[in-house]
Order: sequence, then structure tokens, then C-alpha cells
Amino acid sequence: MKITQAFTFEAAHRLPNVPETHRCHRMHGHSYRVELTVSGEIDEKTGWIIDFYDIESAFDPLLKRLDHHCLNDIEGLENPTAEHIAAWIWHQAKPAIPGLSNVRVFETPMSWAEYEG
Ligand SMILES: Nc1nc2c(c(=O)[nH]1)N=C([C@H](O)[C@H](O)COP(=O)(O)OP(=O)(O)OP(=O)(O)O)CN2
Ligand SMILES: [Zn+2]
Repeated sequence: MKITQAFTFEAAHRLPNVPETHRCHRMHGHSYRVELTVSGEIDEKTGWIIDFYDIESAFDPLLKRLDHHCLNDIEGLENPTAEHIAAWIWHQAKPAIPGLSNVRVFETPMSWAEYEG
């Protein structure tokens, strides 16, 4: 069984490794959407894999590091593509959310990256 909780954050970034002529070389912003999926068995008593509230609490410190920040300034996100952000979130969140199976990061409603560890 899998459950997914979604979050949103606003952040600025630029992609330092694309050519200067590429529009993403310039600083700009996105309204990011993050989806955290947790896999596991349903607990007989609670009826859930994990309380959504516990996912929210565990992710909150990370969300605060991302929201309204320049992603390039965050250690490990110097080249903040959606792919790198998804992998970064997975590695940062996994210790606090052991059942975390995949992380999706949407840069726009139509484009996203997914990391499964
Ligand atoms: N594989 C990837 N490709 C691109 C990434 C990425 O992270 N992974 N990132 C970008 C830029 O961040 C760019 O800002 C993305 O915006 P874009 O897809 O162009 O979406 P917009 O909504 O800004 O563009 P419109 O086409 O005007 O709607 C590029 N590629
Ligand atoms: Zn961008």
C-alpha cells in the first residue's frame, strides 16, 4: 500500500551549468509542489501506514529550509534541477520518514522529476 502527501513551496533558482543564452541561466522562481510517497503495510489497529500528520511534522523542517529561499544557496543544491531537488529531499527526509519510497518534485504542473532512492 502507498500513501502520498503533497506540499508546496516558493523558491528562486538558477541553473549554473546551462549556457548563458538559456533562460534558466538567469535567476527566476517557481511554485514547487512536492509529493512524498510512503509505502508499507496497513497497521491493523490504526488502519493506516503512517499518520499523515507525522509526515507533515517530519517534513516541516525541510520545507522551512526550502520555502522562500534561493535553492542555489543550500548545500547540495548548487545545481538545483528538479532531479537534484527530488534526490536531495529523498536523502534529507528518509531518516525521519523510514517508509519513504519516492519523492516527486514538480517545477510546473506539467513537468516533474521523481526519485525512488
Ligand atoms: N530535466 C529538466 N529540465 C529542465 C529543468 C529541470 O529541472 N530538469 N529546469 C528548467 C528550468 O528550471 C525552467 O525554469 C523550467 O521552466 P519551464 O519548463 O520552461 O516552465 P515555465 O512554466 O517556466 O515555462 P513556460 O513554457 O513558459 O510555461 C528547464 N528544464
Ligand atoms: Zn527554473
